[in-house]
Amino acid sequence: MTDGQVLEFSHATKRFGVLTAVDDLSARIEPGAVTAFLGPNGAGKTTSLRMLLGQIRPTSGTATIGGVSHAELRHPLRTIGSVLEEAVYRPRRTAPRQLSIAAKANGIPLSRVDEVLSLVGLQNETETRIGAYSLGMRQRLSVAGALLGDPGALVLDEPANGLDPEGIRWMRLLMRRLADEGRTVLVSSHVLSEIEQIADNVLVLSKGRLVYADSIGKLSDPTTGSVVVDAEDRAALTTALSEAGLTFDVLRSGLTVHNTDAAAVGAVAASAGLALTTLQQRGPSLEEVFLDLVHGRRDPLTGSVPVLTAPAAEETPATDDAAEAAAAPDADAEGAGAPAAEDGTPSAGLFGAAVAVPAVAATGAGVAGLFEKTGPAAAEAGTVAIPTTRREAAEFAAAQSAQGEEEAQGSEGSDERASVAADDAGDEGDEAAPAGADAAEGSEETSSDGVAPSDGEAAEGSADAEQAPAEDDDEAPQGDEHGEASAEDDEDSEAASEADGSEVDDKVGSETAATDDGEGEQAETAEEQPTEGGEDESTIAAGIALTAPVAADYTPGEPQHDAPLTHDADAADEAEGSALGSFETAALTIPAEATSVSFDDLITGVPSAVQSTEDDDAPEDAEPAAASEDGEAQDTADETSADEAPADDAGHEVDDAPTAATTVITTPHADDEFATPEPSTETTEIAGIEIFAALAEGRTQEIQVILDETPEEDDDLEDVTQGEIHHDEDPRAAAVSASLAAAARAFYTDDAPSYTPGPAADEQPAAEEREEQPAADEHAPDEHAQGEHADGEHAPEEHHEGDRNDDGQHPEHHGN
Ligand SMILES: Nc1ncnc2c1ncn2[C@@H]1O[C@H](COP(=O)(O)OP(=O)(O)OP(=O)(O)O)[C@@H](O)[C@H]1O
Repeated sequence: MTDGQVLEFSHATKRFGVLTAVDDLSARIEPGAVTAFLGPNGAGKTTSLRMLLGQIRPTSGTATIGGVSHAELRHPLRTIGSVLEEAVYRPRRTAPRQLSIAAKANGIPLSRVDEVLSLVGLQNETETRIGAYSLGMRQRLSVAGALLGDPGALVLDEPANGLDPEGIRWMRLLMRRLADEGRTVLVSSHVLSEIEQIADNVLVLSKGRLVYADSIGKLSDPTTGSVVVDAEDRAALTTALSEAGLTFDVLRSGLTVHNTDAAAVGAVAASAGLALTTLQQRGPSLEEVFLDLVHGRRDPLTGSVPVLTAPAAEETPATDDAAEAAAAPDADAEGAGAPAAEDGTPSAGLFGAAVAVPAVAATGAGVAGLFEKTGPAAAEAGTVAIPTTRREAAEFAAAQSAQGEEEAQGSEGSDERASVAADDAGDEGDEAAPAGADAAEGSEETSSDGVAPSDGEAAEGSADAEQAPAEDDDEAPQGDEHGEASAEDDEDSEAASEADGSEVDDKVGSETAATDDGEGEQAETAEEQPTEGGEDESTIAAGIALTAPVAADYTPGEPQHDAPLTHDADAADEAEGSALGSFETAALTIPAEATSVSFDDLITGVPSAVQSTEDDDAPEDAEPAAASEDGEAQDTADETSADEAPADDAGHEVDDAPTAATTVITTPHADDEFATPEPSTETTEIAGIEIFAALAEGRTQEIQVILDETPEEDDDLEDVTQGEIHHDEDPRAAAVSASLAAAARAFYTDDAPSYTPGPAADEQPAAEEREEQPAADEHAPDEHAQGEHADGEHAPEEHHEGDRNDDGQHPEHHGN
């Protein structure tokens, strides 16, 4: 195990366009403890973790691991492991193979694979393909990937997701154990009851700002809680409590006295001569505290319910959202809600023995400035009103908040947020293009981070990051920047270079090194196209879902992990491996009237008249719909989720799809007097260019283009350990794809095609037959003679009929 690392945010700010997702976050997370990262949806937790893990760069400030940025780590996976969002896996792989690839890519001994599988309880699932794993099993696998390098720090984003109660308990114990071993454990979660049980320290984010950072014990300081008290003479007790100025609720089980402690209540009872039957101190639940914090009802420094000012609330709606709407000059940036106070000081953010609250506003304005109405100013104004009960305080604060929201309507809220999203999406695209230009400006960050010079993020490193343009080419080019990232299809070679450290050195190395070996160029590409390629590849190589690509239509507020990562990753593979990847996942139903469908439509997009019958997101690994005789395979494909291959009853993937390319046309038989009004279900298997001929003649009612790969060869660990990585793509499918495309091109273009569906030269139609064809090939008679299949395949007769362009001429044929 590497030493536990201090994780530190220092004034880390991240903006996505006009949205400030994380605002001046300063916190230090110590080893040997479990630190919980809490906050409501959209608070900025994941964004913070992504900054820490080098997936996105802070707009300003830093996020470091052991004092260095993630990009500077020589052995990232051996220093910090992470589970962020839902992992992306190739469903056909087994866990050992997945982990072995990651291990090889990171110079980690393969023996570690079995260790971590046992650690996460998957030692008996080594034969099961990941596609058949449950969500909880995949989550365990992600943890295994995070632990693969035996890192000194772990970052877990919602690790309890998908786990059953036993799994949650297991996760809790695991985190405890890892912290007790001296590792740094940072875990974000919504499951407050879980956090309450395992966390030593807590960070609470609200609207991008830190509102609490301290030990969990302090958070639930019993003196900020309540006391349950009862006496035989309850009436006398209530009188005594009221006279003492204490507030309480009367419950069936006794009285709950608020904002005090048992000693004070006991003293009141004693002075009234009452014998108590119950006296019990109750601290606030974490949930109560959490809600108070994120709604600004609790002073994050003292932990106490804040003093609120009723009149001032009307005059200066400076709490919560209202305050943000009223006070934020760049309201756009705070559209999602950042507090108004801007003292520029860092928030309290140090834990444990190293606690040192830096320069928090002495007025008690609080970590995030959420308590402007507390403190001396408010008191001097004589407007302080102490809520008599916690509930009152909460209700009052809620009323303030509601009032503020009313006032803020029109200038803030969901509509604006939506427009922010739209702007942001636009920014993402706009910003990507000038990446190189930005890089050319240079910056200190470029050198300090050791990032490839072509990185468009360089401009962000300028001292005055506040003024930096909204940068959203923020996705760090993982694939190129980080040594662990390697393209799936080049796993071995990448792993080899990783193992000898050369890649790592390049990563950390100078700009020159990166440029010389071409890394720089790749990094630039990745920067400009953050949704593609390298990042996902690195994700897969590391066995961890590192990031979700930012789609062009990304809408802030929508969980980013909803992005079809599997699809994107696989699509990237497709793009690499086949120019016609789109065919391989498409099953199209083309209505009869869609005779004008063009080749381009078919290749590059689905025309409006064409309805997709299959999930467009279906990845390469999902079995394409198979129009088998009984039609069952189509159903299977429909039922199969985008990232899951068909599975048998035992949950194992089934390789029962057709093994050859199949093209099926259903013809309506409109001229048949016996034809029923319903289209015939009779199918005819045709191939190649015939499908396009049928389209042109309007006799096609339904076309399914189905290409499939043969069942993958065994894809197991043995192959990996022997250094043999099977190519996931069946060359036959690719070849058929290419043939189809060539045939289509031949049909739809006047230019000479490159595909020759005709028979071999010695089996060509007689010369006289060719000559009978009007004006056919008048300028390329010889080419017929050359036009032969490599395999000597006969061209079907139908081909000659259909293989005409609009002028009634045969397109030219070229031999391959
Ligand atoms: N790549 C991005 N582009 C634009 N906006 C983003 C991006 N990533 C996150 N955001 C926005 O930043 C804000 C913080 O999001 P983040 O995912 O960090 O919150 P979170 O606290 O992790 O939320 P949750 O608990 O729901 O996961 C949200 O408003 C979100 O919409």
